[in-house]
Amino acid sequence: MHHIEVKWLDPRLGDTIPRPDYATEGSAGLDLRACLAEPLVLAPGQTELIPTGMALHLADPGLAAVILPRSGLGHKHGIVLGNLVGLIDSDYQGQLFVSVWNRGSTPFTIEIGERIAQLVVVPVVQVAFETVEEFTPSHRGTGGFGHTGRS
Ligand SMILES: O=c1ccn([C@H]2C[C@H](O)[C@@H](COP(=O)(O)OP(=O)(O)OP(=O)(O)O)O2)c(=O)[nH]1
Repeated sequence: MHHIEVKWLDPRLGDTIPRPDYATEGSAGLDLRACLAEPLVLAPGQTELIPTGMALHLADPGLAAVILPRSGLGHKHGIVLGNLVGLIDSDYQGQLFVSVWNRGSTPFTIEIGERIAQLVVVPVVQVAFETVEEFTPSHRGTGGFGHTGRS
């Protein structure tokens, strides 16, 4: 288990709004909560940046976090992310925000403290480019986009 520095910027987190936590032992993501002053009605097509009330510092360049939609909200209500996926850099120390997009056809109300997205911490490998004229041959070579047959 990695230990990561976190700041609870909104005093309601841990009081009236639960702090993000893994729902089960096997959960990959922590549900992020909408730290809104009042419920927000998202019209069809509307995108809004929602504060999560928390900041974290991953610190290790071998880590990043991704913000992903919640399956149920996306599938049933059309509530997904305006940036499709949010990427949190290991040196980012500001508040986490979730860009929420109503891609559905009906208004959707985001309640105070509602779980709007999930945060997954992932390993990252940083690379150094080594310029070459020719690659070491590989089995695939330059074939892509269906090159191996219809999928
Ligand atoms: O959904 C998101 C995506 C990003 N961030 C924060 C953390 C991330 O480290 C920072 C910058 O994100 P990104 O590099 O994707 O944004 P950018 O548009 O490229 O801006 P910048 O020039 O600040 O890098 O914004 C969020 O809070 N939520």
